Amino acid sequence: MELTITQPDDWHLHLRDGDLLKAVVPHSVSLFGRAIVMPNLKPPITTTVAAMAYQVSILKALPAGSTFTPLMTLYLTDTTSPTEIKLAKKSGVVFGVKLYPAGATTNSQDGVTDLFGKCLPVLEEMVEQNMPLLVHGEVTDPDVDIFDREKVFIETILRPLIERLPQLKVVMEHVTTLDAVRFVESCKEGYVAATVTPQHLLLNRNTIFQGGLQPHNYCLPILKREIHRQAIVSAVTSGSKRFFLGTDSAPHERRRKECSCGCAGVFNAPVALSAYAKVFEEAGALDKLEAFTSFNGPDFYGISRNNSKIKLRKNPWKVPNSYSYSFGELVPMYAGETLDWKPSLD
Ligand SMILES: NC(=O)N[C@@H](CC(=O)O)C(=O)O
Ligand SMILES: [Zn+2]
Ligand SMILES: [Zn+2]
Repeated sequence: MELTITQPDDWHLHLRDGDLLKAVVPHSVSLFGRAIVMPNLKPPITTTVAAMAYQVSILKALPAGSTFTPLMTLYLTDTTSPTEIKLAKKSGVVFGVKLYPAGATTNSQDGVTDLFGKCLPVLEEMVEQNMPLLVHGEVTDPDVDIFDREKVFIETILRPLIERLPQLKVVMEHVTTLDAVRFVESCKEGYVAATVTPQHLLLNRNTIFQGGLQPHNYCLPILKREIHRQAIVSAVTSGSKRFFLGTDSAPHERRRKECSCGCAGVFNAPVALSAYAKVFEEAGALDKLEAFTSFNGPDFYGISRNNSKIKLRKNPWKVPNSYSYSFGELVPMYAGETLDWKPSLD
């Protein structure tokens, strides 16, 4: 069996920097046309100038002949200014501003401590400039159970934010719950949308503990119960325009995952398209795959869809156990397992 689809984009990607950037870039740029590149480096990308420099380093790391376009983002802090948003828009390089509640996830220490108290003027300028807010939607209160942090974020932050600024474009990144699906579906189409990762579509929280602790299945937001996984599968395979592909591929060197205080993040770039095809096939919805991978994202961001095509063939392939690079190894999602769908450019 063979499918031809418009070239997809990845609307949530961690490319890192330095040697790790060089190691991971080929896995995304071989098949995706563009990607929204997350700004949670050390130090974070908080200015347009830094975003432009980061874009140059990504472009330098591309394989010869690659036409991949990195779409850059700014990391919102308590002190981001409205002027910075104007600069970001004018640059033509920055496509979103990322909200990390301080302490919510990897490299979020410099994130926002009080969105309504500190960031309203910036958010108002984002409405003015038609600049989307990309949200890691979890509260950080240690008293809130880790499995409830997305749901509580929706009720305490996101719903009030959208009531206050209904013209703000918001992408709820990496949604994981039935609550998030319902919330996104209840909002005005074209203003609130969501990205969905392969791991949240294919794995539930049992897989973090199956046969012993599985650090490579640890990501944030944490995997949820099966009912939540089923809800997001239904949402993406329904054909709704509000959901689109965002892998959240988040590489960490093997020793940083397999240790006593391991990092959160799943490195899924090498398997992402195979994994999404599996989801849609299992739901009997392969006819809806292309809109999710290639139409809904650019339509929401207001940029043109890609012109070229890629192919997905039923051609089982074995995922490598790991990928080596200068500083160590990266263990991909589905390491050592066989996937049915193999994507290629022709
Ligand atoms: N998803 C993750 O578990 N980790 C991401 C950060 C993020 O997207 O929250 C990372 O940068 O490692
Ligand atoms: Zn996140
Ligand atoms: Zn992420």
